[in-house]
Amino acid sequence: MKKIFVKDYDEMSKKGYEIIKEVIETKEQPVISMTTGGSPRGLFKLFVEDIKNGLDISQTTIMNLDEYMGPKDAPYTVRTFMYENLYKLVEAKPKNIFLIDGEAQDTDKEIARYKAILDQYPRDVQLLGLGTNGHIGANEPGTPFDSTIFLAQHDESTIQSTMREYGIERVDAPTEMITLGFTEILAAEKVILLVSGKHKAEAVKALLEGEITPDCPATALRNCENAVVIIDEEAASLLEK
Ligand SMILES: O=P(O)(O)OC[C@H]1O[C@](O)(CO)[C@@H](O)[C@@H]1O
Repeated sequence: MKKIFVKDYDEMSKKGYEIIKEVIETKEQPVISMTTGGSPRGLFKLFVEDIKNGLDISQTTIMNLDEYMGPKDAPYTVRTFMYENLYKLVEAKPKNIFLIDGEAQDTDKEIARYKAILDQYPRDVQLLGLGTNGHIGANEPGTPFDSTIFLAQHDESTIQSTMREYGIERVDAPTEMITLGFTEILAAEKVILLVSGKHKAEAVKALLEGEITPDCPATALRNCENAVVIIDEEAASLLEK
């Protein structure tokens, strides 16, 4: 895993976006799998600006890493995030948009449907954020490193993070997600992990200095040549100098 240390959130967003932009500009049929949450918001802003300024996404496939189970249009869903932070803001249309259906009644069927899409569209980039408990996607602590797309139950700390991020009550907070497993995440040609802020410092320490273990899911990336973690100063503040 390559490590890039940056000053702050803005620099992290810029560095992460540069990698995605290069892929979009150089690949004939780029496939980008996005994440949502606070970490990638700045990167999405840069992406939107560039599309408005003429970046061609007509051959790009954009898909997502995971989706909360519940009403599609709830404020916290991946679908809502993608429309609010990208699809509604630009006129240009990507070649394909793929999203997991969080309203699916038959989750096995939905998993099979999305798995077929994953098989057909190998990812050039997988973007990730880091949970305060070290999760990536909804691969929470304890998930085996050979996981494949599955219906995951959130840890309480993840539920609390979602409540804070979207200002919702416990009763309205989603508790389950369909998520890509480590297998599909690591199959991407490039895996980019964005990490910013003091609240991520413990997780960064475990990621870079702790044991490689499912107890800290992101450590699955540590021996991967295709992974890059972009860390700002606050998130790096607990690392041994
Ligand atoms: O980017 P944030 O909001 O800090 O969240 C980190 C991770 O936790 C989640 O918000 C919830 O699991 C993920 O979407 C994200 O990758």
